[in-house]
Amino acid sequence: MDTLGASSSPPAPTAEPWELTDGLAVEAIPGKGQGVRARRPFARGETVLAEAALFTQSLRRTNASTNVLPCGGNDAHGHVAARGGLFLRGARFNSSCVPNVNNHWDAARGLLVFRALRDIAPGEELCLAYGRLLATRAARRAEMRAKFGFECACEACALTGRALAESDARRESLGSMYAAHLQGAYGDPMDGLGEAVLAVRMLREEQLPVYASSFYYSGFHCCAAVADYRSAKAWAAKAFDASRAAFGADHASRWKRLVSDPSSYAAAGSLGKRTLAGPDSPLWAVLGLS
Ligand SMILES: C[S@@+](CC[C@H](N)C(=O)[O-])C[C@H]1O[C@@H](n2cnc3c(N)ncnc32)[C@H](O)[C@@H]1O
Repeated sequence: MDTLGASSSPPAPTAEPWELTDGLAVEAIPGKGQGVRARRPFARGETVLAEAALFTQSLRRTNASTNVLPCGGNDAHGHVAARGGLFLRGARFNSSCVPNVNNHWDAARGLLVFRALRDIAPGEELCLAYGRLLATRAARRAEMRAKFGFECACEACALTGRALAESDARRESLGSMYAAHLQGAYGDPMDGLGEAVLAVRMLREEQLPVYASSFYYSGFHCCAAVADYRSAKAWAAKAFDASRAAFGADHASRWKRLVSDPSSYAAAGSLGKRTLAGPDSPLWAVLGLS
C-alpha cells in the first residue's frame, strides 16, 4: 500500500504521462483533461492510494470545487461529510458514473483511502464518483453542472437509445429502494428480501458494486428478523465481502460477528419464525447471481 503524507508533492503536470505513485500514471484522457491510468493490475478491494490532506475546510464554505474530496461520507452514498480536504494526488482522479475506485475516509488514520471496486487491468482509467449515481443521466449531469460546472463524459452518460432508457430506469428504481432500505423501510420481510435480490441484480447490470453491501444488509436483516439464521449467515458473508472491498477491513469488521452468530443481531427473531432464502440458495443461481 502506498501511504502518502501531506509533505510530498507531485511534479507539475506536463503533456507527457508521469508517475503519480506506484502503479498509477497521470495522462491525457479524452474529454476530461488529465486523469489517472493503471500501469499494473489492481485486485478488487486493493488500496490504490492512501493520502493525507494538504488541508481541510468546511464543505459548506468550500472554494475548491472538484479538487476537494469529502473527509467523511461521500455523495455517492447520499451522506455528505461536513469537511473536505485537498489531496494532491487524489485530486487527479476524474469522475465516472460507473466508478471503479471508491474514496473512503479513514478517520482513525486521518487518510483518504482509494480502493479498487473491481479488478482493474493495466491501461484502464481509475475514476471516482463525484456525485450521486442512483439517478437518471439527466439528473446526474445536472448535478455535475450545478456543483462543478462540467458535462460528464463517462461511459454511462454516453449511452443512447434503449440502453440509456434501461439504465435510467434501473438507477431510478435503485435510488428509491436505496433510500427506503437506508431507513429500514422493508415492509414485509419477504418483500424486503425480494427487493434486496432485485437490487443486487440491478447493481450488477449497472456495474455499481459500491452499493452492494447496503442491500446485502437488507437481505441479512429480513432473514435474521424471522430467525432464518442459515440464510442470514449467507447474506452477512456477502455484506462482509462487499463492505471490505469498498470500505476496508475495519469498516467491515462488524459483519464478522454477524456471520458467525446472526442471532446476536439486535432485531434477530423479532418478526417470528419463517424460512426465506439467502445467497447460498438455488434461487440465487437461477437468477444468475452466483
Ligand atoms: C479533480 S479534477 C480531475 C483532474 C482533471 N481532469 C485534470 O486534468 O487535472 C476535476 C475536473 O476534471 C474534469 N472531469 C472530471 N471528471 C470528468 C468527467 N466524467 N467528464 C468530463 N470532465 C471530467 C472536469 O473538468 C473537472 O472539473
